[in-house]
Amino acid sequence: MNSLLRVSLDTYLDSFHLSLNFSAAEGKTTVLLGESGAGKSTVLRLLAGLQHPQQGHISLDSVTYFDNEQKIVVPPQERPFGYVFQDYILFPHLTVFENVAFGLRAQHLPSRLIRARVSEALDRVHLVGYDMRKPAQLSGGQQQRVAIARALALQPQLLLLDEPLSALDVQTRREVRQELQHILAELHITTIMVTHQYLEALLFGHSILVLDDGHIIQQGDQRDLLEYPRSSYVAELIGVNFFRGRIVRYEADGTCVIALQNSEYQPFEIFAALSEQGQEATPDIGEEAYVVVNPRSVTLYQSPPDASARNLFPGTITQVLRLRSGGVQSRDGYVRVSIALDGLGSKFPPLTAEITEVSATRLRLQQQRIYAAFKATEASAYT
Ligand SMILES: Nc1ncnc2c1ncn2[C@@H]1O[C@H](COP(=O)(O)OP(=O)(O)OP(=O)(O)O)[C@@H](O)[C@H]1O
Repeated sequence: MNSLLRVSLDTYLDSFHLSLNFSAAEGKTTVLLGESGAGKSTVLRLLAGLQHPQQGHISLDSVTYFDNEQKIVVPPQERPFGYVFQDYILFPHLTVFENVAFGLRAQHLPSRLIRARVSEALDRVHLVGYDMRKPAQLSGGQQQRVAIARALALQPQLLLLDEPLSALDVQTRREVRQELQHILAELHITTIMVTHQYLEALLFGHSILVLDDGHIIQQGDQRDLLEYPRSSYVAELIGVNFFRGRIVRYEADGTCVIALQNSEYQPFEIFAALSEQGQEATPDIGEEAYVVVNPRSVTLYQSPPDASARNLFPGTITQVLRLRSGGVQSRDGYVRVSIALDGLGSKFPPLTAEITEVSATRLRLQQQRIYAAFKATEASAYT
């Protein structure tokens, strides 16, 4: 069965322009990742049929639900899509059973069938035996699972999850994240999940679409995102330094030299090693290229070092932050230093270095002039 979701949307909401195409694989989770206002919820609303695009096409499993040229507009209640809203509000006065049965009652199904469907849905979200509880007697994670069961009871072919973890506190979020991963893995239902948390995108997304200002700026799997960010937005989420420029030459040892665009005075050149990114051929001179540098690969000096590092940039420290654990990697004992590099305009984010407390103490960091260096071999370039 070819159960591919195909989506093409082009529409204006006042001055906001949403324009994108994507397809989502059967039984997998496709994540829409983007910051607030990127257009993520709008995409879900357009898929669900709560709004219609000016132009576009939405089909699943060879059935078309929207196509402006063919004048097909299937109303929301006739789309086999389950929508779990951001705040998944449950009816507080109704039991879990009645909350899950709500959409089925609206379809006037016989009560025997309703009971069977509700039991099955509660089973799929591991909430057997909770039928008679009221939402107030459930944890945040359990309430969220009831909301998913409510969508599943309608036997959807597509599940739309809008920030499913956002209503939970940080501690609960961690536990529920795992639970939801298990549930989705067992469901094998084509799912579109919206989030602004990159960690969730990495955990849930078989495929991740990065949305910015109504457009997809990157599409790929976890590895693509982590190793080859293509926007400063993704690079910032991952916590790496990011440069975009054009290849201007290759050195005799193969080092790739990339000149940044729009720097205040040209040339601002970065020396980098071409990553192995499955490139069939060495990229041509003039091609657009991206460079990432891990903040821990950046070394700081109070005066120009004797050794001639090819990437050596003077700048001014703009921020010093002592890191604590709790992130993706252990950061205890590290200090994050932001440096505005000379010659790069204010449009460029500062270079970030992560150095040990010991080095920070030795350098007596404050708002001061500093030299930042990183090896060409620590700068990964890709096109
Ligand atoms: N009905 C509408 N009319 C006009 N503008 C709209 C409408 N709906 C959304 N927008 C605009 O579209 C843009 C995208 O909104 P959307 O809610 O889809 O973003 P989002 O990525 O889901 O953000 P969030 O994470 O904050 O929910 C915003 O600039 C918003 O103001």
